[in-house]
Amino acid sequence: MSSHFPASIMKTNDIYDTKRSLANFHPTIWKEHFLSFTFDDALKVDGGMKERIEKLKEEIRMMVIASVQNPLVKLNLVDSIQRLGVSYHFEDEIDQFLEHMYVSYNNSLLFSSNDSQDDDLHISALLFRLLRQHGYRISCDIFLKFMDNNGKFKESLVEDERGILSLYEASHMRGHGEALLEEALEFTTTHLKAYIHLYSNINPNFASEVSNALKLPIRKCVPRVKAREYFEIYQQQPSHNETLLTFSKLDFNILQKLHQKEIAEICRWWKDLNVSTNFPFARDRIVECYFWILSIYFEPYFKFGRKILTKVIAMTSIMDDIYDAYGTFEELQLFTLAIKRWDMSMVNLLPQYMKVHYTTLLDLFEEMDKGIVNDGISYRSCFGKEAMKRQAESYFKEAEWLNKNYKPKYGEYMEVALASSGYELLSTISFVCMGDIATKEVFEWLFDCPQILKASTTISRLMDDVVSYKFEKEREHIVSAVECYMSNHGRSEDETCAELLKQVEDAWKTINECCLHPMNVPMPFLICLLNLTRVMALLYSHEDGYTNSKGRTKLLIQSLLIDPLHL
Ligand SMILES: CC(C)=CCC/C(C)=C/CC/C(C)=C/COP(=O)(O)OP(=O)(O)O
Repeated sequence: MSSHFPASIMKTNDIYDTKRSLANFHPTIWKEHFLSFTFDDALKVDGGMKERIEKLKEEIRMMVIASVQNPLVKLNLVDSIQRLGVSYHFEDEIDQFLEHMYVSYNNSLLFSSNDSQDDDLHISALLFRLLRQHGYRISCDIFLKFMDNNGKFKESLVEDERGILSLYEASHMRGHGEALLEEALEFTTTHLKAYIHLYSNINPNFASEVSNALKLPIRKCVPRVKAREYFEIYQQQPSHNETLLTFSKLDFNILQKLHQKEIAEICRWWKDLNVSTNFPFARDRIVECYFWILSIYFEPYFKFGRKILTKVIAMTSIMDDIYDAYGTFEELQLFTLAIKRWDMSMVNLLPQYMKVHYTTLLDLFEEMDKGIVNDGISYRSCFGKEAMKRQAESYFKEAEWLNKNYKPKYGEYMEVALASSGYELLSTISFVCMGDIATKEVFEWLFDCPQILKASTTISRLMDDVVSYKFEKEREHIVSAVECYMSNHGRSEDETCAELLKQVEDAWKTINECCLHPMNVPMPFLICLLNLTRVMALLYSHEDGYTNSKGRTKLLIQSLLIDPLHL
């Protein structure tokens, strides 16, 4: 848990003559960029363009459903479709194909002993990864044929660079206790690092593919970001499919325009909120918030969800800055009470800056209710509000600790810090906006804190605390997982960070296991939780890329929301 306030925090007197902390967060880097976005007419989707896209799409669909003598060859096509970010157009076709592959594999119909593909590490690893990604419980014993009698991968595999890379990606699908996949991860990581040096001159395209994979494997990376990265790689591959490449580029650019329009609308709302005047102490990060939410769902049909969720995360970000530093303890008591009551008349109890926040928050939930009311389902809205109340309560608990100068034990800290991570709230609101597949049972399941949610919140909290601690240990800040763990277990900072990051790795295994059949809720909800986790892995791997968004985060945003792909 971090407040990003330096030791030299400025103390200021406001109208209540109260000492408050003001942060030195950098201002927004986007200013009015998205407000004044001019849409490039050259990218306009006219009737002719629509027809062309439909034709390309149909061609790809036919490729996916065409019967071929050896279905294993189709795996590469399906993988590319997914990695280029267009699989949402062919979901049924891909599902059917993979189900067929799973049944055939289990009936030993895919690999025969005299078939050269039996020894093809790339094909085996790809089959394994694609099936697990779709929830099939394919055993990791598929890789036994590539191991020697000592349980090690055969050294001769090192010559098969593509196979090694595929095995590396497959190993990230591992669950608890899958020693073979742990071994695969170690073996492939070592060799991939060596390939980067080996190939940087003779095959720079492959070297950069490897380097991207080592930074973030497919399983842990936000699909949209991976897609943007993969375009560069895929188009350089001599074997690439031109129809698929063109279709995917057009689709990317069309979605980018849609996203630009959405963000322009959200930025107008943010501008009206007048953050720099009403909340000068808070992070001004609306574009980063949209990027966060775009990573959860990017498809056109989640437009409403993106709008609401972006506003929710932005309001929560201001709330975090109020609870972490700016609000006095007495104000926080009132604010928490007001949120728990959820009643506009409570606004009179609050100081001016909280009044603005509170009314905007209640208005926002009304906007959400209006958007879902057509579905005639009110329970979703109740779960949404309940999640926001819990968020405020957990923030308040932390403020209480700070107020009493109380240092919780690691377990006690984590119980509250998992809730304050905001991921229970974000997952609830994202489900609220997913339409009527979000039944009451789905929310009951979510509110029962299922394993996958616990794993996702653990990853968020620990990644946040580990990176924030490294950068802020010299500064005044409230208690964090790192401090609690160090003092409870008598460990050094390095040992603690290593232990906490091991807990992060274990949580990923839990997520992988929870995404296998039989599932407690339909796959789209699990994907949503998976994507929420992926944003953390992306933004918080080396620093807090949300708060300090001038570096890599800016480039990521630019690549998804500003630069179109060249056709
Ligand atoms: C990183 C995280 C837990 C995100 C959850 C999603 C969420 C609600 C994001 C809004 C912005 C926010 C509070 C970021 C964390 O800041 P911080 O590092 O100051 O949060 P803290 O005070 O809870 O540690």
